[in-house]
Amino acid sequence: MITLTRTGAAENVALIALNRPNALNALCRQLMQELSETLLKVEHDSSYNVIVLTGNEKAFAAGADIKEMAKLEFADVFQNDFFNNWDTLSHITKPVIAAVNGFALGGGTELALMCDIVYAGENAVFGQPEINIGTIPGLGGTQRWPRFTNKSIAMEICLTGDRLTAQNAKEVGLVSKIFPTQQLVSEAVILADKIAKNSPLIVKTVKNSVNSAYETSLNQGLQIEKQLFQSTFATNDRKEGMTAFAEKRGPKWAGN
Ligand SMILES: CCCCCCC/C=C/C(=O)SCCNC(=O)CCNC(=O)[C@H](O)C(C)(C)COP(=O)(O)OP(=O)(O)OC[C@H]1O[C@@H](n2cnc3c(N)ncnc32)[C@H](O)[C@@H]1OP(=O)(O)O
Repeated sequence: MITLTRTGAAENVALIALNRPNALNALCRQLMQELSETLLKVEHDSSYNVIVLTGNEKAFAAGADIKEMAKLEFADVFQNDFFNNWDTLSHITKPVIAAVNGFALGGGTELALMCDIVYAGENAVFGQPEINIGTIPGLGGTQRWPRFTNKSIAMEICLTGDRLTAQNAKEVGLVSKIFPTQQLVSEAVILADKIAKNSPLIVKTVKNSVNSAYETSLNQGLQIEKQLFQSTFATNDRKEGMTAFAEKRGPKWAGN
């Protein structure tokens, strides 16, 4: 239910595609288990620098599998931890770019919210329709939307289940760029290549620092940024980057 393809100019981009087309990539247990395993494999393989997460042209993911969830009782989801591993994506330290075409509803939107950068195809449709089926977002929607946008918009999205077009999603701050559907994945790979040209060590540090803005006060965040900035001076890649600039040549990253 997941495909992993090595791509990019330097073959260091992992293109991970959700591949359950008959159910519009609905997030069932098996798909999420395979996604989690694939993400961890890429995370621990130093030959990959950046991840692009996509679906197909009709659907990124139409949400958690409603037919699978319909059978569950409270004990299944609470005691048996049915959704164990579903948030692996939010713990990945390499940059993750979502390339979203088609439906990204419920858990599909929440996967996009976990990514670092979201590119959308012109036909992308986002939304949190959980309220329409008697539940609430459970993969971070009620927590991440208010951090991406404002309370009024977050409430409207989660309380109505209304859909957002790619343009709406860009206006509320979820999506950074919109592309024609068929161009989307290659544009995401171009972006991944640009990021992958930098030192993986420093890229990881930037991601860590930006993400801390979502967890801390401004003063705490500035303190974290200062410490991380100082820590780059303990790396060979920082020395190499600055020396290469002064010597008017491209840097050669050692990754330490
Ligand atoms: C601690 C961790 C907790 C994790 C909790 C996660 C919380 C997340 C909750 C959710 O995501 S709830 C689900 C939210 N999503 C939806 O409500 C969307 C449901 N789908 C639709 O409304 C429609 O399918 C569509 C997306 C508008 C597309 O409509 P269209 O008419 O184009 O196609 P369909 O014929 O409806 O679909 C084709 C095929 O796919 C199946 N399918 C679609 N979505 C789902 C789904 N979410 N779950 C299961 N199956 C889905 C659909 O049933 C069709 O299959 P068949 O009937 O043809 O076999």
